[in-house]
Amino acid sequence: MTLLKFFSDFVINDYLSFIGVFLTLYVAYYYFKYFTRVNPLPGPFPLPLFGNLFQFFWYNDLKLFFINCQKKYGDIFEVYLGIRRIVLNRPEDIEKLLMPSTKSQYLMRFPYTQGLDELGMMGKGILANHNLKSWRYNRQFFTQAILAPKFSHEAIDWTNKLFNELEGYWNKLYLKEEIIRENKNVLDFSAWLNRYTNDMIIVLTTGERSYTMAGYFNIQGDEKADHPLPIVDDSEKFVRAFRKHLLNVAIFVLLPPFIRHYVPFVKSKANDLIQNVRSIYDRIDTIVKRRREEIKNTPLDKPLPHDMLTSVITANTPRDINYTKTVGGEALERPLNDIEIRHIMFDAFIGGTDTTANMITFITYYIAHHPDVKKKMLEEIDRVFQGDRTRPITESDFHNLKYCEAIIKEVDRVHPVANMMARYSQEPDEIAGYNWPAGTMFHINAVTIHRHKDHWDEPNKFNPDRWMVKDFEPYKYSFVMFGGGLRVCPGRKLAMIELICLMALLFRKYDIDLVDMKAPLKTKSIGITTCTELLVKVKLRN
Ligand code: HEM
Repeated sequence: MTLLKFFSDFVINDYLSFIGVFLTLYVAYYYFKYFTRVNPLPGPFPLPLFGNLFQFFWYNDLKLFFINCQKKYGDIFEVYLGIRRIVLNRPEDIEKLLMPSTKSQYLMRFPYTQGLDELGMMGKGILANHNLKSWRYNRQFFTQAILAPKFSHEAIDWTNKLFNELEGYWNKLYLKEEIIRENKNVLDFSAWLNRYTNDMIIVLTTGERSYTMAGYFNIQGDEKADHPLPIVDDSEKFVRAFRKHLLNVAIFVLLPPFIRHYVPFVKSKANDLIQNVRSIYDRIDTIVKRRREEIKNTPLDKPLPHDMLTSVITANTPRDINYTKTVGGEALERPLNDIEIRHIMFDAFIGGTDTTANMITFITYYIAHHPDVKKKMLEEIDRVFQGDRTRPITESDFHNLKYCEAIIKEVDRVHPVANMMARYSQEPDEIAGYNWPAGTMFHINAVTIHRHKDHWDEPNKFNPDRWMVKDFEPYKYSFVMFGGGLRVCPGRKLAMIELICLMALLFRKYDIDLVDMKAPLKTKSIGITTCTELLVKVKLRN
């Protein structure tokens, strides 16, 4: 009442003075906190409320922003994006963060983040889960499903089937003689491979087909794919919703809630993204329900499919052949519920699409720029397949393609797809020679770590042969393609299967040349680096 009376006597000038005093106090408080912070490190100077957002927007790319900060400020610096972030660029400094121990205090990737909660992601699934009990539980089932040998067989099987489908589209669009003669055999490799990995991860995780390659084919020319249009459109809608989520989720991590809730343009965008993610959840929920029904209607003595969804639904039920009694000493007697399953599926889609699609795109770019590497790779592929360019690839081929594996590692070393990883400390600790309180946010800058001069000979040289030297093993923390510790990527085996098999299937049969050899690789990066376009020309190999 008294407060109301106080404001009711205000005229416009009083309001302005009030706002002025409030802002001055806020700015004074902000800089008091800034100048009295623990371990002041070099880094770009932050602004109240926005932190270093303006410097970040200047580059509009996290990888470039961090590379430039490292050049300017050295191997350890700080940035303010949402919160204070300590960025580590020396392999030795990340050792404790990635130590594989259940006692590690670096099991959290993020603290509670209001933005991710608004998206319904906090405390759920695997990737962004800060609730360690629930993360362990989910991860256990995820790993069990994805590392099962039958799952790997399925992965190789589907790589072959979906590659045949991809070839069918390419044959019609780009490989006809007259098209090649007229130089029209040009395609966006990154867009096609993104659709491929998307269809792959969906069928492997849900056991249901998605038709995003068909959707892309349908918009390339007049001819339509054989699959019914409504199913294709449905897949398209789903993949577009996912893309939208991935491209914009940073708004919920890097922007302070105030900006998201009150700045008009940002607010409507944030609301739209929340609706978008809910539509994805609805879609996954429908798939989960359908599968539950199918499993219920399958007699106990009949085998079930080997996709991840079936595994996580049946885990800890009488249908589970690997019944797990404990995880970390805690009894596990209940099966996963629908929300847990939804987020496990969601994380598999997030983890398994863009990473693999971009990796194969970067590989293609690097191979095109290194004819000596291409020659050796083709020699290996031809040796393994004995010149047969059509038979399906097998698990034993996969194990014999060692030079292809070396190329993958070297491409990731010089151009990591996961350019940045995060860890949030739960206890005070010494890192990089400083004592930090609990609740410090660390970032591992894979881009600079992978080229650190103390650990790599000729770090800027693209040289897959370094991986072929007998007994070569890099210093553990100087190569973090899949991260490390207990939060290491659980999809790494699947990723290598997909990448090696795809390289073999693509390059044993096709010449894939860049349209513009002088153009740099077009990328954009936040936590992962994505290729925005890679135009290539395809034709059958001679
Ligand atoms: C080339 C392909 C891939 C790369 C480079 C990659 C890289 C990574 C990296 C660097 C991390 C963070 C690890 C850490 O913080 O220590 C990660 C986590 C994760 N990845 Fe992958 N990944 C790939 C493919 C996949 C695939 C195919 C899947 C699943 C289908 C997957 C699922 C996940 C999940 C669920 C996590 C979170 C793990 C956790 O928080 O416990 N990834 N990945």
